Amino acid sequence: MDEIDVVIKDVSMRFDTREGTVTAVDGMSFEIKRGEFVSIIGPSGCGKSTVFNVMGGLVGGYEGTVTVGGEKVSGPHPSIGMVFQEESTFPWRTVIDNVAFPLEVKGVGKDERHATARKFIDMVGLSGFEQRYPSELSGGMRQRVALARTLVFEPKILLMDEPFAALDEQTRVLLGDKVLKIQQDLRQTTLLITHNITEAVQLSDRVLIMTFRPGKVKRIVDIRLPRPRSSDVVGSDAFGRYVAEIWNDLREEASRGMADAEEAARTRKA
Ligand SMILES: Nc1ncnc2c1ncn2[C@@H]1O[C@H](COP(=O)(O)OP(=O)(O)OP(=O)(O)O)[C@@H](O)[C@H]1O
Repeated sequence: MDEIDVVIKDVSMRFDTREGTVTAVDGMSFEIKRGEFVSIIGPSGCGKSTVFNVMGGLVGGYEGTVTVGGEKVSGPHPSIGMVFQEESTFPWRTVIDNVAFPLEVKGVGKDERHATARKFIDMVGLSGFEQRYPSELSGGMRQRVALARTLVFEPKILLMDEPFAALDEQTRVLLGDKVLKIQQDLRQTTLLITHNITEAVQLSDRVLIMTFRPGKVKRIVDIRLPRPRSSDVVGSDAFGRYVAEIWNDLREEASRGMADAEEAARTRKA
């Protein structure tokens, strides 16, 4: 798994706002190896979603380069699948027709696309719910439908922007088991954006900690917990040590973020 799959080199992104130019991301460089699971963690507003959007080819106007399998990303890339924070299921379609949608667009016949969709529905633990509509499911189940719909494409690289942010902690940890199993079965190169240290340590091979604005790489921590992993690992001493180590770095950045927000509120009031 030492082959490099994704290279982010000197990426900077600035936005012009009424208050002036905001440097959201400043000279970020990192690499993701083939089959590796990397999480990016950082305080609110540090530029995580900006990195996600740049990598997914959803925004232009940045400096630096993003390459996937040696190819420069300059728009949505066929090797990249994305799962978003906001719910993105189609409410008028059943689970199976949500998951099969990308295959339908490709012109795959109904029997074949339903058979493939069933495989991924099973993988995310939703067998038996194929004929339900999203409104009949919990938030966590709907996010799993969105994940299955991205996986059905069989993207080589999976980008996820806080897909489980709205869920309670227990559900999130248990869903982590599904993600770990999927990662083990498909060996996709995966990047997860998250606020949550537990989630980052539970799932990742490496955790990249970002600084508060402008977003840079503060540190990358190797998570040397054995694989295959399950949520059992969350109770181990080694897990606790990683969480404490990452929190130590993150606390500094989160405090800067908080001070910045308070200062902005004061300025607005004055
Ligand atoms: N389209 C935009 N126009 C202007 N400023 C933007 C835009 N997108 C992001 N920003 C600014 O860039 C900075 C980084 O934003 P970004 O959404 O990437 O952070 P984040 O770490 O994902 O935040 P959160 O964790 O709260 O989602 C913020 O200061 C934000 O206000």
